[in-house]
Amino acid sequence: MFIRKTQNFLKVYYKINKFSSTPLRRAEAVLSEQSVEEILNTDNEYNELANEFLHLSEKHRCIVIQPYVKWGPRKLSITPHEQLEEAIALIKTLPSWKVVDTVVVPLESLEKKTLFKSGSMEKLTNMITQNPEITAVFINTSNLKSITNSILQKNFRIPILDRYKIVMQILKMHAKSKYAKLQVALAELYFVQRKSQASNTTEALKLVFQNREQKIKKAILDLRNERMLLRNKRRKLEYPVIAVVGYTNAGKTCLIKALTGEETLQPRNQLFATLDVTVHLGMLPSGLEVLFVDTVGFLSDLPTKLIECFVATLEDAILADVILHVEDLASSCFDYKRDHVFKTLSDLSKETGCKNIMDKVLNVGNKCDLVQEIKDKDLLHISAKSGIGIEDLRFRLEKEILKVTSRHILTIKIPNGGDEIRWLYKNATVVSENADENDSQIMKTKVIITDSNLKKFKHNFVNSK
Ligand SMILES: Nc1nc2c(ncn2[C@@H]2O[C@H](COP(=O)(O)OP(=O)(O)OP(=O)(O)O)[C@@H](O)[C@H]2O)c(=O)[nH]1
Ligand SMILES: [Mg+2]
Repeated sequence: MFIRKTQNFLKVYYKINKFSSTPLRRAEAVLSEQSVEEILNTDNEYNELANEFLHLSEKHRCIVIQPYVKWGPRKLSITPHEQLEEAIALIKTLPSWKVVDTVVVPLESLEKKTLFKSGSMEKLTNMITQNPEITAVFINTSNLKSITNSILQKNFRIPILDRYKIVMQILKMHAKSKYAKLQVALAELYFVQRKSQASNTTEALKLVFQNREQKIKKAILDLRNERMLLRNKRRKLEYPVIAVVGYTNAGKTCLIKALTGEETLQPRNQLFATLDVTVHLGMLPSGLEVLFVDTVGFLSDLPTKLIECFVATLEDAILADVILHVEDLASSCFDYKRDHVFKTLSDLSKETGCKNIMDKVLNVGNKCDLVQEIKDKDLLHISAKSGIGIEDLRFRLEKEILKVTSRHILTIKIPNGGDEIRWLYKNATVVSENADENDSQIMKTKVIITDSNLKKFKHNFVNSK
């Protein structure tokens, strides 16, 4: 039985590789790695400007300032210290960047031109200018206004960075595929465009922006068509699909590795480690093969333009049969991250018109090896790293998949070596075959079969007799 399962697995694996390599090879013919590099790197004027606004080629020792609005609608359900923790994690994701100091500053609103009140500004200026260790200021807010940026830079006399700039750096560093590189380049272009509008863009520069946007969008569209092709082929294979989603660093990649045993997957203690949607073949307890889709992690408080670029990568998740939402039990802002993921999913649901997204979600609490108490008794606690709860999860997933894809697990009695078994191997998952105790010519065959194929089987072999 084990050998049969392995053979089956290899057969499926071969099929998937065959399907995934065909469109990719074609995509390369349409848009090679080299042409993407050309699109991204030939505009010298643009690249210089991007460097000036984003400080991309530098490495910094930062002071992290966490602005904190005490009252009013901007008040968040996450504490400023928890936000600060996330900001530090963002900086640590950049190689050779360091956090040398941190400070939480209460504000009345984020709208004030100078951001800080004069008292706070004076204290911060002293703190920063008197410490030669500090080479940049990271203000952990989504997107600073240009005027605020100039005022702060004049006071602190070193580069000012916000969440947009830092996330942009991380995305650029982690983008490996052509698709991810182009999406990141588009997000960067919108940022540079907006910043230069504030300092009066020349007509010539407007043309540079326009050309670049057109080139990138065209290339994205080409690659998107190829991905669509791949997705349709996958659907034709009728594999159930499980999309793994969650806040960045929750352990999505690690969990897929635990569920599939795929060695090439590399979980990393970094934010936005995964920037490409990748597909991995796995097997559920009864031998049912499924595809796991690894997705880009979510992060709160990002400007819409940056989010838009990555929504496209979540299309696979929306179409999946089950959405496995991985939550980090050890995170101090568990509820905040959960709310953010739910909100993003339900927004996606509205935008795409896929009404039943939330019904497909199965929540799972990861990193239970790091916590003492049970957070939510209805939540399955697992540890992708140590393997706790992984078997239970595989059973839960199988139950869900069988339900939503109208599949059945059945044991049928069929003649030994007849047309029936050949048909079943082609159209269902054969889990096991055992000779009947009373008649060695009859095989008791355990299969996983879809509703529609069961009807076809009955039509071909039962009703026709
Ligand atoms: N202690 C512990 N660490 C874990 C567990 N699961 C994942 N990790 C660690 O958490 C970090 C993030 O894991 P990933 O699998 O890369 O997380 P991700 O959700 O894919 O992250 P992004 O791709 O950045 O969105 C890695 O350092 C993992 O080793 C777990 O169950 N226990
Ligand atoms: Mg990942």
